[in-house]
Amino acid sequence: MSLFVAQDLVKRFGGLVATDQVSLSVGPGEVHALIGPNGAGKSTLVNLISGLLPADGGSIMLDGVELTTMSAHDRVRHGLSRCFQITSVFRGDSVLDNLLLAVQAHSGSSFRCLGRRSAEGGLRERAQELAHKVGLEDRLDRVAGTLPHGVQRKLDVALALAARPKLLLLDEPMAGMGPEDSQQMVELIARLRSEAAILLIEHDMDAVFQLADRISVLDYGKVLASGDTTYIREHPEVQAVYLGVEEVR
Ligand SMILES: Nc1ncnc2c1ncn2[C@@H]1O[C@H](COP(=O)(O)OP(=O)(O)OP(=O)(O)O)[C@@H](O)[C@H]1O
Repeated sequence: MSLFVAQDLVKRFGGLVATDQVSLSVGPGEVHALIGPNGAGKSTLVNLISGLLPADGGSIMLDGVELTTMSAHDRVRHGLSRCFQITSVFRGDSVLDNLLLAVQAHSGSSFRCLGRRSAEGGLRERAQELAHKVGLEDRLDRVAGTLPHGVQRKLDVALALAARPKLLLLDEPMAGMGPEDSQQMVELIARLRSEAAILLIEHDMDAVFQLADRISVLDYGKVLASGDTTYIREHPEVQAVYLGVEEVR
């Protein structure tokens, strides 16, 4: 059974069909990667899924709930979190304060029945737990904006986890990273799969082929192919699309 199902999604910009009847599913604990050359429609699709753009057709379901016409904010409440290519970290605040803000924003009524002290303790404990998940427990007091780019991306992931997502949308998490940071991010994402299903949009093919259970290839707004890594690697049309663009290894 799929946790997440997007069915026949359509998005038009004037005469251009940027998303053309795209269907896509993600199972529990699965990493589904979305790849495609520049302009294939990946960002548009992610914006449709996260609710930043309204769809012109199709439907989006998460864990039996229809999200298609919900606001981006309500989609987060229903279990869909997104990490942005452009980091959502408050650069002037400490790592801990960033995490506390995110935890508080998503805590709902969880801490409301507790006294002020216990509530603060609960929020702090959850913030520390999130820092631990992404390996930032030793940097809680650091000002976020002074941390290296790769570390800020980890904080970005922790902020998305604060919402306790069922599906985590990772939009180019390796963008701008060197090989060492990329490898650390691959290891982090591999650990996160026990926590949430993941839809991964990424240009780094090494990372995609290490992490993905399934890959869908977009081209001109359509799904050109969808299957496991071996199927995609050997798919002649996928090879043709990537020939001279990037090597599918
Ligand atoms: N707001 C918009 N208005 C008009 N056309 C748009 C808009 N956003 C995207 N497009 C067009 O839709 C198509 C898909 O763009 P999109 O950014 O989704 O592709 P992409 O696969 O994410 O590309 P990249 O890998 O370069 O980010 C492109 O032809 C793009 O020019």
